[in-house]
Amino acid sequence: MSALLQTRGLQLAFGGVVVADSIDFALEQGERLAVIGQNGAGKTTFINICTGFIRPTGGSVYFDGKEITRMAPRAIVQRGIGRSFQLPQLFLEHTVRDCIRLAAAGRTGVLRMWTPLSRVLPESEIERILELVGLRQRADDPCSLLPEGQRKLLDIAMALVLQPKLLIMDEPTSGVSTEEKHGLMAIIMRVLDEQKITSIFVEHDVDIVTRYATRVAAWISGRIAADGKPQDVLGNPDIRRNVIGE
Ligand SMILES: Nc1ncnc2c1ncn2[C@@H]1O[C@H](COP(=O)(O)OP(=O)(O)OP(=O)(O)O)[C@@H](O)[C@H]1O
Repeated sequence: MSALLQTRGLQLAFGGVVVADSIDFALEQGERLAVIGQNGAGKTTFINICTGFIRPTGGSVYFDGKEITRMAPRAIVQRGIGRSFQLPQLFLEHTVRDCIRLAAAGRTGVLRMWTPLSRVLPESEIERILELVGLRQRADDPCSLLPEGQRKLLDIAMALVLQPKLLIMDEPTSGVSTEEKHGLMAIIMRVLDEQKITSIFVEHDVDIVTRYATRVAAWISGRIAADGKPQDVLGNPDIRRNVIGE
């Protein structure tokens, strides 16, 4: 079977600091990959390259059998890669419902000055997406009122509007209390299982990685230093010392 997402020889440096160092990587359909690494290791840069936010100086990215290396973020979203952000990208002055509409408008490019926002996505579809992530009761609240965990869920719901095959989440539990993290991840993983969406998530919390990942890739200085089963990568003494910081 060919990989869902594949990179070959990705290369990028910022001001002489190498942040992607010949990254060869492949993700199969159905995997739940946790990406771990110290601050500045290049995890978000890797996501940004795969989603078209940054162009690498060398190498290629393939998704679902097609090269996407130099495509714009919107074109990549339309091919089936959704993403959520470390800081949720919400329209804070709008309601939860309108955020879903605005996400659909932005990702499809259908919104024109003369298109009412209410026509962008059928109401039933908005309700379905909000129900999936447990935010239906908050549909008409301004999203500025949501606590951080629900903001993370809304950001993910916004990524679901185009029914992605792959969802890449940058630190879905950051800013959320330790007690709430597992509840949040349980909701996210249930949705991804139900919708049959393959996932990559960047995560610093080893408990969360152990509980929810089927595979772990550890980044050090723009390289994948270890990649495999969670127990193997998390049990590797080099990774425990240099990535987990023990
Ligand atoms: N647009 C940019 N211009 C210059 N340097 C950048 C840019 N984006 C990231 N960097 C630098 O590249 C390095 C890798 O950043 P990146 O955000 O990919 O790390 P990370 O592993 O995601 O870290 P964190 O866990 O802190 O989010 C860091 O030193 C960062 O300061």
